[in-house]
Amino acid sequence: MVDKALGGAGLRGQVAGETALCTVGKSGSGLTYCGYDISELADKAQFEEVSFLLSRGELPTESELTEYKAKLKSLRGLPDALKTVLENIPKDAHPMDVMRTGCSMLGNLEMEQDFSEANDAIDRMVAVFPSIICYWYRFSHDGVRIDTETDDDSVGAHFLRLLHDEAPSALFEQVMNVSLILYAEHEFNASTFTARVCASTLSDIHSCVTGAIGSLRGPLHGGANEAAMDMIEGFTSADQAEDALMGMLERKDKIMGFGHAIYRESDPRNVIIKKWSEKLAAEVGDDVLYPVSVRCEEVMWREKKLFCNADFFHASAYHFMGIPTKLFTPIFVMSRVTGWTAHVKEQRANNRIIRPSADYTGPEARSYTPISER
Ligand SMILES: CC(=O)SCCNC(=O)CCNC(=O)[C@H](O)C(C)(C)COP(=O)(O)OP(=O)(O)OC[C@H]1O[C@@H](n2cnc3c(N)ncnc32)[C@H](O)[C@@H]1OP(=O)(O)O
Ligand SMILES: O=C([O-])CC(=O)C(=O)O
Repeated sequence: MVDKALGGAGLRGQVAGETALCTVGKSGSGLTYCGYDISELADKAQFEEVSFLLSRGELPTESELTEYKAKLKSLRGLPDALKTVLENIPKDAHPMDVMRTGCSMLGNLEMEQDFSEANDAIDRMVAVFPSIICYWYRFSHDGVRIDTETDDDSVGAHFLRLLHDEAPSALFEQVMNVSLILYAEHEFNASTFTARVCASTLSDIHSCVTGAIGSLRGPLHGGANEAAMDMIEGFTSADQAEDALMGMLERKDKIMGFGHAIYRESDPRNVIIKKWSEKLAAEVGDDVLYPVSVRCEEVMWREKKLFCNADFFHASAYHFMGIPTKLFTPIFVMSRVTGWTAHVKEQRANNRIIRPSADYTGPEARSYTPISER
């Protein structure tokens, strides 16, 4: 029997391995990457520093960062065969499926030859994922073949320029930077665990990331930022949002962007992205979506003691930056690829194939009935 008292269902509360990369909810709400507190990273760091930290184990020096960013810039181009694949994916495809296919195709074209060179494959994915999603999006929606080899200084600016065909404002670039930092790593969440299980078979890094993208796609995980947007977009005012939410709670609907498997008091990423969402609302002159979001947060806490997770205020923040809702979760991929791949390397460094057991609940042993007698 799965022991629910021990948190057995969904493996909740069970330690499934070790990591030196991240702590989640150690004091009910905290989050650290390699020992650094998320608030400090979001306040002071560039996403590229965090990406370097996760792949190399330490923050870069100034010259290391310059070199690393130059390397990422040089890796933004798409091979022709990958462009052809992207051009053949329909406009109404789910962008997470585009990411999954794009990553998988990259693995065909640039197969990881040797585990000791994993960082080259990782840097390539960090650099090229914005190119993959934007190339497909702009080709299928606007009919243009964009040049993805831009000179932008950051991953966030690269993404926004490809999407909007112009350099982002300093504020938008800053919010993208913070967002990418917040989403980069989160211990043994479902998609990272997927990547580690795949890595434990000694599979290649593109297979690990392709599987992880599939896990992140679901609305109980990364897909919640899009689902939250769909919900708040339907509300016309804070009061109407409250009425609608009360009805949803009465019907026992799941409210996307709330709750967490590990945090019990709050998600430390929420207070950070909420602040930026508020700034963006002022910048774009919003007087509906942000107040609606705040009211949802108040109602959910008052009624259910459920708090916003990282996804909830990301929805309004991304919307204010003119990002189409269906591209929200691919941004999560552009960031989390750094965490996934750090875990792949960690798994490989101390590997045993991950293979738990199951309690059998099926029929007793019985003999085979020939098909003519069934
Ligand atoms: C970046 C991320 O991936 S963050 C997570 C993004 N996902 C979402 O926002 C989806 C909405 N949230 C959820 O579905 C859940 O809170 C999860 C999947 C994140 C965590 O699931 P669990 O660990 O099973 O949640 P937990 O054990 O805390 O649930 C306790 C109770 O609160 C309820 N609950 C939890 N979250 C919600 C919610 N968002 N809306 C309504 N009820 C909820 C559960 O149904 C459960 O009720 P029950 O005891 O009557 O069954
Ligand atoms: O940790 C989790 O279960 C989900 C989450 O917040 C994340 O992956 O960022």
